[in-house]
Amino acid sequence: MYSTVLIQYVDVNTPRLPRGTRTCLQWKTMTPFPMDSLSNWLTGLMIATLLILITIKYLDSRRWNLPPGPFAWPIIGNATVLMATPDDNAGAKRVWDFTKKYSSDIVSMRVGRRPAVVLHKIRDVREAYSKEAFHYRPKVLGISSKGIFGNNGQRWREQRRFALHTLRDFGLGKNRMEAVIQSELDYSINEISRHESGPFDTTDLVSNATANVISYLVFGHRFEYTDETFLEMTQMVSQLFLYAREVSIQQYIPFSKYLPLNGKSKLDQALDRLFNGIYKPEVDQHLRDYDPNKIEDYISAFIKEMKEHEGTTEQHWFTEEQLLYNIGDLFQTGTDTTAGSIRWTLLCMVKYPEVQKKVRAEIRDNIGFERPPSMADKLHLPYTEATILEVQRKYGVVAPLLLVHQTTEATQLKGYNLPPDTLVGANLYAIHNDPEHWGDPEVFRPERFLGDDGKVKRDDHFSVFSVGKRQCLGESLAKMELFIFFVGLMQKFEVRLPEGASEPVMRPKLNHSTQSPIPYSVRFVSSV
Ligand code: HEM
Repeated sequence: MYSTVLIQYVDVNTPRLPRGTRTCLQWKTMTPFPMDSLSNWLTGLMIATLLILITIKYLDSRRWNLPPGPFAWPIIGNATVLMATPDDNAGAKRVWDFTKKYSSDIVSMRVGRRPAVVLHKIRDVREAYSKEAFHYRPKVLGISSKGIFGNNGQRWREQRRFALHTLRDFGLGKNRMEAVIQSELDYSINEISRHESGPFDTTDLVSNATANVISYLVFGHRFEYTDETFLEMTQMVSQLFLYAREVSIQQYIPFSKYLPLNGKSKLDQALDRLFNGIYKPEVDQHLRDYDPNKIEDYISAFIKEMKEHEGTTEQHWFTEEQLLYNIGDLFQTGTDTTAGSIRWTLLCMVKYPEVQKKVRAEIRDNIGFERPPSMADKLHLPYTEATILEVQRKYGVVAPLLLVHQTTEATQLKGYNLPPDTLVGANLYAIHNDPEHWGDPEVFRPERFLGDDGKVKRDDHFSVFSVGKRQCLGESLAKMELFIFFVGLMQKFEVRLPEGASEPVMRPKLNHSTQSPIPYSVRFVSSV
């Protein structure tokens, strides 16, 4: 039927075409050359475009004088390397390899079309992160730009300063947080005792303990580990980074928004539940109970600032919205990071029993097994502290490539000219495993942090909390948690492999938000 109509159409219409007009058929059969010329023309256009792009890229790279680096694919750049699942530091190791290939400590890459440089020497990181132009935090990991972590400029400075003061006021100098951590340690010891001698996976227990330390700091109270709101909150906080990774990919890689990724909607749902369902009711309760003479947690300290700034003309961000975002950031940055490090200390004691023996002997001889540990004991436990440092060096880099900064303007580093908006990352994995500095980085050896006098020796390459103005805001709190938990658990238990279990796997895995040990079970054997 169709062919008949077509034939009729041709039959009927062809003769009516104006004289000199050629049908498509005629074009094809009579003049093959113009089609070839079209394809020649297109080929030429493509070659010319390619040459123009190469020239622009060449001139651009000449203008900016970027460090050497691997070929970057159109559209995605080197995103597959930089955003590789950081299990076992895979991305960080691959980027580190480029420093050998290109004989340069600074490697240039691209995330989508954005230039990125990765630094591998602590001296370069210190130099860069001390400069104002490198303080900016790009939109990474879908983290909100309204809290502390993702914030910038005057607003970030104000909020960071306030958070640091509040942390200091609530006990980093006054034993208050110490008491909170000791009581969380007690809860954990009781829980572990219930599973004593049997295999026990501490993943959830330690996460709950660290989340409760932040709860106490922020809300002024702890939760029972079985509390449903608490369990929902800790689970959602952990999941945020996973959803946010997808959002990040969509942010940097053109067209990826058409991929079937649903991180954005999951992220929005989780944030909505956390902010409106959990954080806001806490803030509302604090507003109702507010007493300027009873400032006992982060929220009440913040409300005090809000009240003091009410009606002032000076620019400030002490608002309820800002408070909610800050609460979100404190939970997100302060829970899984510390929990992962505490779990590494336990796993290392199973893997290196001779170190555990020395640690427990030092604790027994200097502070005993009866009273809870305090920060003042640090002075008397140098080997124990050196062990914690070695655990952090070898295993405690929480996100080796992803905690990036961004240049705000054209700037220079080590003779290179970097364009504005360059992503800048410190390869903390490489810095903590550099044989040039550590000699035998693959060996677990706490003694590397001890001086000839037997005291703890500071090492300026140790930088798991990063350096400069963006350095971890919770460093002192995290160190306190790590020390009190490690010493407290070593006092009460010897940690062993469960009967018949194979050697522990010491490979880090992206577990929720940060790299931490693969969930494992150990045996806690009571020593008192
Ligand atoms: C062992 C535990 C922890 C490790 C290894 C760690 C590591 C880090 C690192 C590497 C950064 C990025 C710094 C940079 O961009 O240069 C960071 C930032 C941050 N950390 Fe931690 N952290 C830990 C625990 C904590 C705790 C307990 C808190 C909360 C009290 C916290 C709050 C923050 C905040 C708010 C930032 C953003 C700082 C800013 O951008 O101004 N961290 N942390």
